[in-house]
Amino acid sequence: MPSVEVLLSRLDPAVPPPAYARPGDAGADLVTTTDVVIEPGERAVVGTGIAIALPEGYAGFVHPRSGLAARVGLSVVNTPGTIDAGYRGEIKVCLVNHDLREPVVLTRGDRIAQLVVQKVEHAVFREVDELPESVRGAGGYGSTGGHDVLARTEG
Ligand SMILES: O=c1ccn([C@H]2C[C@H](O)[C@@H](COP(=O)(O)OP(=O)(O)OP(=O)(O)O)O2)c(=O)[nH]1
Ligand SMILES: [Mg+2]
Repeated sequence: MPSVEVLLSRLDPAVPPPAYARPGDAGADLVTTTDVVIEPGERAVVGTGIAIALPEGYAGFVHPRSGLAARVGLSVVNTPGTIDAGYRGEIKVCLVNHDLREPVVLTRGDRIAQLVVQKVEHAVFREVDELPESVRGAGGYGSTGGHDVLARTEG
C-alpha cells in the first residue's frame, strides 16, 4: 500500500491515534472521545480527539463502519464527511442512528467511523456551448434497467 505522511495532533492525549485494523485497509479507525446515547432516528456530533494536516492535493473522507451499520444502524449523516487539507480543527463525526427501535450506546474510545485519505484534484471548469457526445448521454436514474424490485414493490 502506498503511503503518505500526515501530521497529527492529539487534542486528547488519552485517545489512540487513528489506526488501520489490518494491512491493506483503506480506512483508519476513528474513536469517539465522549460517551453518547443516540436515540432511534437521532444524530450526535462527536469529537475524535485528533487534528491533522493533510498535504495539499489530499483530502480525508469520514466513512461509517459497516459492522456497526449492519448490527445497530449506526452511520454518518454526511457520509462521507470531507476533511479539507487546510482544516486544522478537531475531526468530528456527525453520527446517526438509523435503527427504528433501539438506541445506540457509545462509550469513549469506541471506534465509530473510519478516515480514508485520498488524492484529490481541482477541476478547472471551462464552460462550453455543447458537451461532447457519449454512449450514456443524459440517461440516468435507472436508464440501464435492472430494477426488477420496482415491479415487485410497485406491482
Ligand atoms: O465529517 C466531517 C466533515 C467536516 N469536518 C470538518 C473538516 C472540514 O474541512 C470542515 C468543513 O467541512 P465541509 O466543507 O463539509 O462543511 P461546510 O458546512 O461546507 O463548512 P465550511 O463552510 O466550513 O466549509 O469541517 C469534520 O470535522 N468532519
Ligand atoms: Mg465547505
